[in-house]
Amino acid sequence: MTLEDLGWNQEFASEFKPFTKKGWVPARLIRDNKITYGALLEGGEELEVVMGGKVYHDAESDAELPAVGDWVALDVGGEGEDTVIRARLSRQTCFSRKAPGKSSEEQVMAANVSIVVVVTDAGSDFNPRRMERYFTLIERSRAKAVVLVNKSDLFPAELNEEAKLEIEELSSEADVYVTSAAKNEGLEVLKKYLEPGVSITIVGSSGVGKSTLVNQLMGEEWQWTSEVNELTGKGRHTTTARELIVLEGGGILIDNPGIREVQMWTDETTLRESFADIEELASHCKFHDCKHGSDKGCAICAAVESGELDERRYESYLKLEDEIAELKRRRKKRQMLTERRAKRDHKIKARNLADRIDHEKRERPERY
Ligand SMILES: Nc1nc2c(ncn2[C@@H]2O[C@H](COP(=O)(O)OP(=O)(O)OP(=O)(O)O)[C@@H](O)[C@H]2O)c(=O)[nH]1
Ligand SMILES: [Zn+2]
Repeated sequence: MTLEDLGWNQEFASEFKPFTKKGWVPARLIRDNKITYGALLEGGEELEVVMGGKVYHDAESDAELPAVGDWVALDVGGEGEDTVIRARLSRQTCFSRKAPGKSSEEQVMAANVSIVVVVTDAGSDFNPRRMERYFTLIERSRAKAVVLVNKSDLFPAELNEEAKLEIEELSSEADVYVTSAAKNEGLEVLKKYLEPGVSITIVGSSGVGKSTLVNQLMGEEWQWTSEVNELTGKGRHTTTARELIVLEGGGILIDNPGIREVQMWTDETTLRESFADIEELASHCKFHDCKHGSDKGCAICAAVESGELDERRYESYLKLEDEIAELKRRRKKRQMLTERRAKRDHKIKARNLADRIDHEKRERPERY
């Protein structure tokens, strides 16, 4: 696996030049373990690496810290030593989410991704407002948006076509296609984007067909990889690096939990925005913790009674809060899992370090 296979190009190479003299090597980050990172090196070797102090201190916000997809300069440690990220190369694209107005809350989901594939369908997943939000994120990232109206086999051709047209009207930049991942129909259009060294990522609601699509894209290569693993027990880097997969026909697929979470986040913001008028009414309720049910002095109830606010929208608004609460519960749960995992990793690391020191003491007692 060459660096080019992993997405390395001219610009990265020239920015990296001064680091070569220091003996540092380029690597692409494929996993953020909170305390450590997973990095892929030339040849496909995977290393667990830590962030250097200077990189940490030079970052003015979280968004400037190394993230999945970044190219970094590694100071490879010797036996028993940490491998340290000494520098992060400039990002050519940056797929991130950001709370409106609060720049500090920007969170990078994937750096250096050229294409973001949004998967939806012409049925219950179809939601132009959510699609607009995806487009906003993708345009800001400087990546290209490609939309798949998937599960075409389940819907009449006219419905698929209508959905495609409606999405095309939302963005002049996006390319929109009708596909069936399950039946492997229409996917050949992706070939023209999947050039060697081009990184793509896939987003979309749960159940819309992302995994099915990934399996189709990986095709036989994936089978081959797992077979090799079973036989030799080697090539661990290929299976664990599920977050960055170099496709046989070209293209680099980047996938991780942070990217998958964009859908939930997109939904909350979109939901809130679509009820902005009602939120505004809520600010006039007598009690700040008004549940907008039978509460006294509820501005929303008053608006429904006067006919100013449509009753059905009112009802969806009440459900909105439940929906958002549910989104948050799910996000919280995921966060706890991630943190627990990070703590565990940290413990293992600390234990390894203790073992190492012990070992050193035994080997070279004169130093202690
Ligand atoms: N009929 C039909 N079913 C599909 C298609 N693509 C995916 N499916 C089915 O839809 C279900 C969900 O597909 P997945 O690929 O797991 O969806 P996902 O987007 O990865 O879902 P999450 O992992 O929850 O994010 C599976 O049962 C698939 O077989 C399609 O094009 N047509
Ligand atoms: Zn109220």
